[in-house]
Amino acid sequence: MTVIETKLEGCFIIEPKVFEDKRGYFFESFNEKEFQKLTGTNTNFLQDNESYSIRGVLRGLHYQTGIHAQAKLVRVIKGSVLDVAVDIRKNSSTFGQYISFELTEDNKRQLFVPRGFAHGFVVLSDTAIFAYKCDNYYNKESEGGIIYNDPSLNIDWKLPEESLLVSEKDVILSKLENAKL
Ligand SMILES: Cc1cn([C@H]2C[C@H](O)[C@@H](COP(=O)(O)OP(=O)(O)O[C@H]3O[C@@H](C)C(=O)[C@@H](O)[C@H]3O)O2)c(=O)[nH]c1=O
Repeated sequence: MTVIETKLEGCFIIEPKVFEDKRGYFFESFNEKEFQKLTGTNTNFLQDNESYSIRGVLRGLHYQTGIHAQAKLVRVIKGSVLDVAVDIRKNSSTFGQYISFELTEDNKRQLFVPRGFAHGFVVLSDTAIFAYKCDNYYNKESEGGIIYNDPSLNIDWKLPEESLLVSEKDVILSKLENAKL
């Protein structure tokens, strides 16, 4: 596996080593020892999640607060998404900046999003299966979020606004300036 640093400290792109042969392919989607050695993190993943969405579905931008904060290791099993992480660490020199990467079933790239970030994605393919590991359990009471079209973030979601499908919960999220970790 290869680890590529991003412009936001603590966020990494991970490229697994894929073995292809006439049967198909094989890759290690997670190897704790390698992951910890190459990223220099001590992340202990506790929960795995999977979601299925159709084109234009935008989930995010989400985080959990306080002791329930989560780091996530995200990837796409089927289809393609634009994945976004926003630095909401108040003491960070890159506070309010975001990164976005296309994660697809073909490139098999993963994004590691540390605690202190809001995370979201939009589906670019007809359908997508999205999978991720979290280092803390889901806690409904600690859910926080930032509205996907916050003008101060000005995220380019790559799809026309009118084609986006956003949940009732996400469409009423507030702005970055109200984010509380
Ligand atoms: C995230 C989550 C949701 N749920 C439940 C709550 C709800 O009834 C249903 C759907 O939840 P949501 O609408 O919040 O699902 P979704 O919008 O897919 O939420 C996810 O979005 C992406 C961008 C993330 O970064 C994730 O951490 C998570 O927040 O699933 C769990 O039981 N466990 C979980 O870990």
